Amino acid sequence: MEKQSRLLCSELCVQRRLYEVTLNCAILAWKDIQIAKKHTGRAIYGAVKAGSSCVPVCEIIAVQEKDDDTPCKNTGKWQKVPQSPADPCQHAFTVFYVERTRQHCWWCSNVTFHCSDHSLCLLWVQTIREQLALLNSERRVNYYHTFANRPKSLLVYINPYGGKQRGKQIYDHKVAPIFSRASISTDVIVTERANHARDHLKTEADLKKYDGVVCVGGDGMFSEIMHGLVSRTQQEAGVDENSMEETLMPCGLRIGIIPAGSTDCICYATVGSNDPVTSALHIIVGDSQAMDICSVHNEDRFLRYSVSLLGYGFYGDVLTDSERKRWMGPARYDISGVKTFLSHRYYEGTVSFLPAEGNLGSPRDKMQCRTGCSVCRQSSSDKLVSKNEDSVSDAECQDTWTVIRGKFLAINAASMSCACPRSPKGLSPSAHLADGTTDLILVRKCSRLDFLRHLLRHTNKDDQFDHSFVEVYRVKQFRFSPRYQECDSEVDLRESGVTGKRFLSQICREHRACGCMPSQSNWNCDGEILPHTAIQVRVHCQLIKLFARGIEEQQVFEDPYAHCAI
Ligand SMILES: CCCCCCCCCCCCC/C=C/[C@@H](O)[C@H](CO)NC(=O)CCCCCCCCCCCCCCC
Ligand SMILES: Nc1ncnc2c1ncn2[C@@H]1O[C@H](COP(=O)(O)OP(=O)(O)OP(=O)(O)O)[C@@H](O)[C@H]1O
Ligand SMILES: [Ca+2]
Repeated sequence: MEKQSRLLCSELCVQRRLYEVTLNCAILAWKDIQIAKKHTGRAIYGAVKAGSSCVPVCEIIAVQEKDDDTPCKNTGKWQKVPQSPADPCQHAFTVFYVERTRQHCWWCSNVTFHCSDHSLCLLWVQTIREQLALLNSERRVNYYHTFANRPKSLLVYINPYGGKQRGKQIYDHKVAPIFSRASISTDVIVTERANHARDHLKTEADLKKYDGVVCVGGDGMFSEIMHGLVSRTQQEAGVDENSMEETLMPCGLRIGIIPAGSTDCICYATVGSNDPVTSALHIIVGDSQAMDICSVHNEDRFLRYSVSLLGYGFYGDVLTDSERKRWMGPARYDISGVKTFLSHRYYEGTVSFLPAEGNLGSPRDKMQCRTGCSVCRQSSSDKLVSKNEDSVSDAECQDTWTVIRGKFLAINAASMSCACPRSPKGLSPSAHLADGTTDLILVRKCSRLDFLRHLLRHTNKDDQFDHSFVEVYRVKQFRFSPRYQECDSEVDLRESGVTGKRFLSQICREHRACGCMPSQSNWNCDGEILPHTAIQVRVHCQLIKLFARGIEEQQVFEDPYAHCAI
């Protein structure tokens, strides 16, 4: 006789093959899993037995009672548990929960429980709802990361033109249904022009009504929303964004990204995939992932914030050339990439930077920033400490600045790995999301063949820094000034939005002396072009938070929830 065990109402049994499980007066065969209620707290999890899985309450999306008259349709899946004499299907409830699939993707799975006793069925539904409500009432930290509250109301901005121009469809068909199932209320704004979202966030939006902001679009759209939120927060905190020395105020609201762009590298590096449903589920379960932000100034004038890539030279020229090809969608980058590669331009200038001290790891330590990253956690505790001590402002200890002059094919500052479909490991595979530093990659002038080798290594396992012409440093601040200072004609040309061919021919006309080799590239700041080339950059540690948890380790646990020490 199989060992039987009485199930308390707060225990739940779930079968992996999702066939209907019949609750026969709440007694289930022991060999199915038990999700034992641990005396340590709210999460309900248990040991995994072969052929079944368990679901922690923090990954249950919703529970819905099935109205009684729905026939217990034979779902074509075989019934494993023998039918009890009374019709076992009179009452039923369905549990919707997160199911992990390939490469960090999640999808919303569900299982229906049938029960002959109506009151028991109601008790289950009520108990599960109580457990879900408890998730928001207490601050819970598990082994990996601090859970935060589940959002109940969200402000959603949709960019209808980003990526393949499918933002609206993606949201309506894939995301909205899950949000409503999780009873999240949303205010949706479809943007009518560039910077519509940023301006609305900066001025009109009543942020007290919402638990978070959702960006449906690509990196550029995220950048808009991040600018709106950060500027609004500084404005309300009375912090002047133009002064580089001031410490910025962290933003309270979390940002969720529903990927609908061309590169989507921010979503890719914080969730591990660019799948809209996966991102929606991370928003619903209330994940929270801190992120560094770089502020970019030009002579005490604030220019922009950056979270992923600040690229001069190659990536700047790729972006400049691709701007005129927006109609091509994501492919524009590859076309411009080949064209820029073939023109093989280098730029002269001076880079100076303040190296990151302490045990913040190094860009070549092969360590990858994952969920619960120890380096990022260390930085957040250091941040608290330095806030208390009167930290010597970095600019004062001038002596530790390093200065490098030279001819560069590319100068890239990666504040995160910049992993994306084009480059699965990213520009700097060991960069951290929330360590308060950015990885400064200097690619000096070299042959086309060498540069091609360097680029190719972004797409395979080889170390793209292992070249004589490549140097990489982990820094907290850096500056760049081009050798040939831009004269005001260049500046006002740039500011009047003249870029590309016309810009260069204009310059060449005025500077007979120079060859037709342009002396200036543009800075690519998260996919937007900066109006100046001489810039000062400073990293602000963990200034914003995303509805994400970083990239989860892929290991297969014997017991997936043994580590959640609540
Ligand atoms: C031969 C294959 C070489 C493959 C090289 C792969 C390196 C790709 C590295 C991608 C780095 C993406 C950084 C993301 C920055 C985002 O914040 C930003 C906004 O979305 N995206 C871009 O600026 C958009 C930047 C997109 C840059 C695309 C560069 C494409 C390079 C193609 C070069 C081909 C050369 C081969 C010639 C025979
Ligand atoms: N309604 C709109 N009309 C025109 N442009 C818009 C609108 N809404 C947003 N934008 C702008 O479109 C730009 C690109 O949007 P988005 O980043 O979503 O797509 P993408 O550039 O193709 O993706 P990625 O940035 O990942 O490469 C953003 O900089 C954003 O400011
Ligand atoms: Ca970083």
